[in-house]
Amino acid sequence: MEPTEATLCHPVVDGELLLIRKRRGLGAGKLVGPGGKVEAGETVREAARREVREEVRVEPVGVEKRGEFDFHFRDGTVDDDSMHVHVFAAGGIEGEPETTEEAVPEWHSTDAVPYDEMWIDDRVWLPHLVAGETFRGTFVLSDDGESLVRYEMDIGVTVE
Ligand SMILES: COc1nc(N)nc2c1ncn2[C@H]1C[C@H](O)[C@@H](COP(=O)(O)OP(=O)(O)OP(=O)(O)O)O1
Repeated sequence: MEPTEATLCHPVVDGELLLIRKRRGLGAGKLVGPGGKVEAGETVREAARREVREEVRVEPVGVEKRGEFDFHFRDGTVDDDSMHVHVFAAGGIEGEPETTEEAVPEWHSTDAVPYDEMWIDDRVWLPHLVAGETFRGTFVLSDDGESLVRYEMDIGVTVE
């Protein structure tokens, strides 16, 4: 089965990272980057921008693709829960983030990112996004998503 195509789009503005407290769906309760599944007929870049608009009602600007990840649960084989995630950074936003039924926006300093409230893989790769780097990799998490079973990641790759 093909993995689900999804996006993450992290606005980083003046040393502050715009995160969301997810209120529903995969990762509900966690602090995550805005993002979600790619819909039929849209590009991954369109999907990334749409998800930011839908989740916190702002328009991301200066959107740059930074990489791609495969996220797997269980044993690392492609399964129903696998996602292929296209990761973007945004250098700014237009508008003021608002709470929606999907998410509550939170700004956090890039020097004090609360990784213990996030997906366990974020502490591995998000520092590279903040540093302006590109990456590609695979993360395998335990069934409950709380432990990192293994990962591989290349930094400084060419992204489309
Ligand atoms: C397992 O590791 C993960 N780590 C990180 N950092 N992010 C992840 C991981 N697994 C999934 N994600 C992200 C990728 C997407 O941004 C979302 C998918 O969330 P969801 O399934 O809720 O997507 P939506 O399109 O918003 O869902 P609905 O509109 O159907 O509610 O999670």
